Amino acid sequence: MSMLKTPGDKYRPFPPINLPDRQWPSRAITQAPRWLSTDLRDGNQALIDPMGAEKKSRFFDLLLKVGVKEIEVGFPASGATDFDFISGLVKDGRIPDDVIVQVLTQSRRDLIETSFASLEGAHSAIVHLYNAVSPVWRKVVFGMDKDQIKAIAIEGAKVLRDQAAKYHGTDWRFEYSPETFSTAEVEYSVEVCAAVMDVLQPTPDKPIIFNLPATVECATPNIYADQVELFGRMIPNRDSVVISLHTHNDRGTGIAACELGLMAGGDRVEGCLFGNGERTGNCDLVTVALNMYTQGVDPELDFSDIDAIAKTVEYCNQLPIHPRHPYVGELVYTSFSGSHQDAIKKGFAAMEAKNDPVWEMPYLPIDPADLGRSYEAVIRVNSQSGKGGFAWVLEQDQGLKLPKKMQAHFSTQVQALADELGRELFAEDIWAVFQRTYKLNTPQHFQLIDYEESKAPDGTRLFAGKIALDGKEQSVSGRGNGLISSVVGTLRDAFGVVLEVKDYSEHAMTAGSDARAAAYVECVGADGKTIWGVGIDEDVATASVRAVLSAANGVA
Ligand SMILES: CC(=O)SCCNC(=O)CCNC(=O)[C@H](O)C(C)(C)COP(=O)(O)OP(=O)(O)OC[C@H]1O[C@@H](n2cnc3c(N)ncnc32)[C@H](O)[C@@H]1OP(=O)(O)O
Ligand SMILES: CC(C)C(=O)C(=O)O
Ligand SMILES: [Mg+2]
Repeated sequence: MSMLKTPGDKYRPFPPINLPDRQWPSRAITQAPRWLSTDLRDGNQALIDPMGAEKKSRFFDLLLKVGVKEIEVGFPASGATDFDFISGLVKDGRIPDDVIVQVLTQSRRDLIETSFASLEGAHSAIVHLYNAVSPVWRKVVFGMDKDQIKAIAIEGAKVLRDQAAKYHGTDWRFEYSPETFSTAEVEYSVEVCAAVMDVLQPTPDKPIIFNLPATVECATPNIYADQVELFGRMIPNRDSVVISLHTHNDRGTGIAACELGLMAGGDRVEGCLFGNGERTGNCDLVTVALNMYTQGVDPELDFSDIDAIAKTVEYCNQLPIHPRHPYVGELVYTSFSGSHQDAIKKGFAAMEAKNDPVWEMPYLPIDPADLGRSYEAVIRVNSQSGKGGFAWVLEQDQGLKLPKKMQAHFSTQVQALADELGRELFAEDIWAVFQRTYKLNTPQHFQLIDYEESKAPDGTRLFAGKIALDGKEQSVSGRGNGLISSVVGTLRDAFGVVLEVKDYSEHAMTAGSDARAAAYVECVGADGKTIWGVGIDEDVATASVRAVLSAANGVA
């Protein structure tokens, strides 16, 4: 079967929510929510090979390091792997005092009892109960009406209450998810949650968590926000309720839905690092947190070594992270295209020049350094690149800051090589073509061996030195108004090379006592053509002599 010409015959649009006085569109996210990682449960249940104890353990330690304070550690009734891992965390005292673990269970007595047993001895824990409430699940999965579905939730809540009384040494907290909330009638979800609340009797000091899952994302994110705002308005005893958001990404808008849900009154966010999870994944906690960070809001999670975090997550999940994944992908701080490179290079120069830390950087919404990424990969060069690209690479790699006009000259060489090779040009490719273009490789046609500069009584400069011509050393000298013109005079008088210097610049390449300098000369030869020369030396005057010889080598 192929795509239908009339998809409306098969698929129905999700109806809008009637909430004309919705408030969320005018709100902003101004503080971090409570974060719950469900990597070890919702993420884990979606893996090809679920994590064993070693991987779960590594992931748990990673989450502690990131600063996650609520961690869903598994589904104890799923089997021994989860049960033993969870009870091991408790028995081995691995749960810090400021961290609370959570477990998930269906609303079935035996599964709930197993869940409590796994947590025996914990100082505190959240037991998370769920059952699906939406029309399709009621009809297709359970074959039950609304009252029967509500009864499943009530029965489960009663078992939670009784088990909590049995294991009285633990500070038990409860979470209830009307699973498939986003495709259910909000009024009905509220009715079921209110019935659960009647059993569990939450208080403002000991609130219940109502987690509102977009189990399968079926609508635009504004609809989820409407549903969350409506739920928050209708649920009784709002001050005894924590509204938790749990979005999936079937339409690719799981993060957007979560963010709009926060604006609509969500207090807490459930998700996975880098968005692992069923089908297209859970809400990506890293992206939501860093989106906040780029708005100046402290997310209270630490992603300062994001590559190390990604490495552990990839190892545990045995799934790669896409190179264009927000904030973490290998390529997300890299620009290949000329106009982006130009803007970024100017952006970095402007940041260096100004006296405040406010990030004003074209094309980079976040400073990669904040996440432990280097600036090295910010600009990479291929056939789509421009002057800013190779100039950046030469500056980062060799410490050379080419004058603008020289960049234009060198650009044709780089472009030709990129077109010829049909691949990215690495720093060593660019350096090799630079050395070749400006005759920096030895042996050179004209090669400086040694020189001395002195001042004549009439104020002119005298250059006296040894220059090898194709390997044969010659003593030469010449006069001029300055060192450069005396070298130009020497070349003319000794070798018949005619050069007129149009422009000159120099800069220090590295700081410190072993600093080197680079000098650039723009010359015109006897035929009227422009020739550029480059000199690099520990001594800036010698660098300028080398630059003139480099131009002469370009003529020869
Ligand atoms: C949206 C989510 O992510 S929900 C979480 C999903 N995660 C998992 O399922 C991972 C762990 N699960 C498991 O290991 C297994 O499913 C177990 C061990 C929990 C249960 O396994 P089984 O007893 O073999 O049954 P299974 O999961 O297929 O359950 C199906 C039965 O439970 C019922 N059921 C499903 N969900 C629930 C629920 N939340 N509450 C009560 N009953 C439920 C179904 O209607 C079905 O009943 P039926 O047999 O009368 O038709
Ligand atoms: C169990 C619930 C919270 C869930 O994972 C979902 O509905 O996506
Ligand atoms: Mg889920």
